[in-house]
Amino acid sequence: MEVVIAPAPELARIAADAVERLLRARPTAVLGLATGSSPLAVYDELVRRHTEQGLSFAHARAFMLDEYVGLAADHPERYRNVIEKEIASRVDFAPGAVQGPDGLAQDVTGACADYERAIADAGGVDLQILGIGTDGHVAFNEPGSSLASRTRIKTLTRQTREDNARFFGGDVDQVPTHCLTQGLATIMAARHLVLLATGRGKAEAVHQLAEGPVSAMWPATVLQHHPHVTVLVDDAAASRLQLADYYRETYAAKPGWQGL
Ligand SMILES: N[C@@H]1[C@@H](O)[C@H](O)[C@@H](COP(=O)(O)O)O[C@@H]1O
Repeated sequence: MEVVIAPAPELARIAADAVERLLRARPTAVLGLATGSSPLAVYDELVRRHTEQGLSFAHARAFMLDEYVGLAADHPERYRNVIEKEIASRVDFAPGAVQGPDGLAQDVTGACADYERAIADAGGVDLQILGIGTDGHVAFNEPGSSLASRTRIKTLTRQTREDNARFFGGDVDQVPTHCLTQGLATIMAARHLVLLATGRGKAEAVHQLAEGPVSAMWPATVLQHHPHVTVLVDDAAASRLQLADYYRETYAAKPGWQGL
């Protein structure tokens, strides 16, 4: 696991560099897209490179991490609509190239299995962008999630619903109680994981992720078993890291050609 500590705007550039390097080398790459506020600056930077420098997504595909259950098709906080607004509609993905779990499916189990199959049929995710919840969840894999889980329905914790109430006018009762989410094993199958976290509120989760014991109580700790993880954090999110100085020195001495 590589931990990079830098100011937030630089983190977005570093993540965008990884996406750009991948797309230029393999235009048919499969991206994994996350919602939440953490990746927004990355999406803005990718849109800028698309507009100003011709970075193209025309032959790429993308899979979303998760979706609320039961939000109407036109609800602005439905993750499918959020991803459309924040990135998909702002670059040149082909129609149908961005997919997400179907939070309105009648057959939930079938929809989850279909989603797993769609990811596998696309050849798997090359680069997965991730955020992290204050309780250490990734996608919507809440504490207690099986480290071997696949796409399924989950119940959101009170903490996550309170954290996300800001997107629902501050009213926690408007936040859905259930979601469909890629499982931890689904996420672990992606070839490169790029996780972004900023702000002091994420400091404990980031410490557990990088330095805690692997445990379902902090689901993101499963990433310690992945061979290619990049954790991009600002000073505040890094404030509880025991090895922060080592991570800083390592990144400062890293040759530029190495990439992430
Ligand atoms: N399902 C999403 C996660 O994918 C995201 O990582 C997390 C953190 O969000 P933020 O980046 O807004 O802090 O929020 C939600 O729960």
